[in-house]
Amino acid sequence: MTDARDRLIVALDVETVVAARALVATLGDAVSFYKIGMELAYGGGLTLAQELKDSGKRVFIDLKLHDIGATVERATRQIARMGMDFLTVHAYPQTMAAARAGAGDLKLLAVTVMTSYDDADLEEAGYAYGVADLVARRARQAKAAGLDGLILSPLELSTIRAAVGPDMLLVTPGVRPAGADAGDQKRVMTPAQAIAASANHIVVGRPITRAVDPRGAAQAIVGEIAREIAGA
Ligand SMILES: O=C(O)c1cc(=O)[nH]c(=O)n1[C@@H]1O[C@H](COP(=O)(O)O)[C@@H](O)[C@H]1O
Repeated sequence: MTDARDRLIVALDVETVVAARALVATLGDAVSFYKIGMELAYGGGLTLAQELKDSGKRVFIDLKLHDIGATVERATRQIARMGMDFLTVHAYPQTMAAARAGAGDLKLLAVTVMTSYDDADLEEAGYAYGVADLVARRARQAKAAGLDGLILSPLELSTIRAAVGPDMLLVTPGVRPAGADAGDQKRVMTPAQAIAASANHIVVGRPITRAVDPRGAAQAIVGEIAREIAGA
């Protein structure tokens, strides 16, 4: 089991590589694992991803791939060549099978249902399932497709852990320290609650990156995780 610091993944959701580098410097050894998503990737973030790896950090590439199989397989192979730790793909069976074929040792995480969605959002988007049922269905399909883990909200962790077993990585955004602004997240819990509910990693962005003291905010979350692990 990784230590408390390695359980926190900081979402580097900033516009430029310059801003991201400044944030990484501020966070220093308080953070060991970063996520580079679409905003930063489209601003040169994949170069930074390599820099972060070279400096000993772990890196999660969050591009949420979803396309025809051939394109997903080849795009996944490109990310695998970069030697990154995690990549997200949407939890559609064709997409997951194609990504698996291209991934090699790269760990693949299936995005189940966005943490900014609730049942009404799924209905509006044309789905016949509510959040709990769709996450469960996609979790089963991801496991069958040989994916390494799932992105899901903290609310589904306990049920899905029981369904998929101990080996799948459960990685959860939608995490907010007590009293923090939820923003556009609809399915949230605190860091301690998410860890108690069996998250391998929690993903936190704005509560750290937009904090007056980002390093202090990250240290407080790592401390909360450490206390939860020690008490468990
Ligand atoms: O795939 C993700 O990382 C992701 C999936 C999801 O369902 N919800 C979600 O918020 N995320 C990402 O997790 C991060 C959460 O950021 P904050 O809401 O600022 O903590 C963002 O980078 C999102 O893109």
